[in-house]
Amino acid sequence: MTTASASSSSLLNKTIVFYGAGSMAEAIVRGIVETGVAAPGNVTVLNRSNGDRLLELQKRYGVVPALTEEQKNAALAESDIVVLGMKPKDSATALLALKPHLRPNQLIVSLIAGLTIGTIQQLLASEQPVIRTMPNTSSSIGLGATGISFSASVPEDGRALALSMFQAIGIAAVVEENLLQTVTAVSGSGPAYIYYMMEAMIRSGIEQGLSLDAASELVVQTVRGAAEMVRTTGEDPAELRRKVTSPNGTTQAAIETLERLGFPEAIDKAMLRCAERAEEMGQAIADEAFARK
Ligand SMILES: NC(=O)C1=CN([C@@H]2O[C@H](COP(=O)(O)OP(=O)(O)OC[C@H]3O[C@@H](n4cnc5c(N)ncnc54)[C@H](O)[C@@H]3O)[C@@H](O)[C@H]2O)C=CC1
Ligand SMILES: O=C(O)[C@@H]1CCC=N1
Repeated sequence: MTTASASSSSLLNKTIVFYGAGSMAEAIVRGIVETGVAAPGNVTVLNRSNGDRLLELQKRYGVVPALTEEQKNAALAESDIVVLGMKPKDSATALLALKPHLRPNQLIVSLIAGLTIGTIQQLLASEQPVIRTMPNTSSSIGLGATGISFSASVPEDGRALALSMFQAIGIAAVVEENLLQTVTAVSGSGPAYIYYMMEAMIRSGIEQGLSLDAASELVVQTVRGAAEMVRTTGEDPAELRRKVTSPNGTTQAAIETLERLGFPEAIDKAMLRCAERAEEMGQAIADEAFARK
């Protein structure tokens, strides 16, 4: 596994279409436009039906909305890179609709949880170069964590382009495709676990008497500080935890309570279930692809 955070300007000359312009697509659009890695005039966004949403994205980032069927089909046929940003349940239909417009050397970048490179190629009936990724929404502020796998048909410069896209908005780890379910469990869905914990901490702070503002500010700064401590000191989280935990003190009392209530097991089970769910979702699309052959 390799990680990096350098950026490259080679995406600047490329045209990119976001096929499905929801929250994950917006996180990436914002990241690549605001870092200047992609030229907004080269980025087209399209949706199944919500034109207002596309106009909003145009206003926010200067990207190009494809509003009519002609504009959508032209963007899909002409763009160097097609980013699949629809929900898994919509992906088989969307890929079958894309198939007649594609040229052999267009790069497909999938953001879709569970959907395998094999199923994408099966639905497109071609060895199209496919970059399967698992990003996260922190990409919108340049702090994304993305797992990436390539089909054998992705050329060297296609790999470099995809890496430059995701490295511009955070870090990117190249992994074997079968590990992308695990990346989903770690970093794709991961922000939600942290938000969930923050919600619980804020709630408890309020129940113990803090105002909403004070509880929120203290929790946000605590999470931010803890992540930065791990990142900047290079110390193991377990070691940093030990430094907070005085013998027989307050932290020990809290951690013992979390352990007694099964916190580590709950995280482990949640992450296993997350990876399993990604697998199930991928299988459902594969079954649909098989049925629609
Ligand atoms: N939201 C997240 O944190 C993450 C999401 N993902 C993946 O990103 C994908 C998108 O997720 P979200 O952005 O959260 O969903 P979303 O619901 O916000 O956006 C999906 C968009 O796709 C559009 N769409 C659906 N079918 C279409 C079609 N046939 N043609 C054109 N557009 C179509 C919808 O109109 C919608 O705007 C999913 O496959 C998800 O697995 C991956 C990592 C993280
Ligand atoms: O919940 C989901 O299915 C998507 C994939 C990873 C994060 N959100």
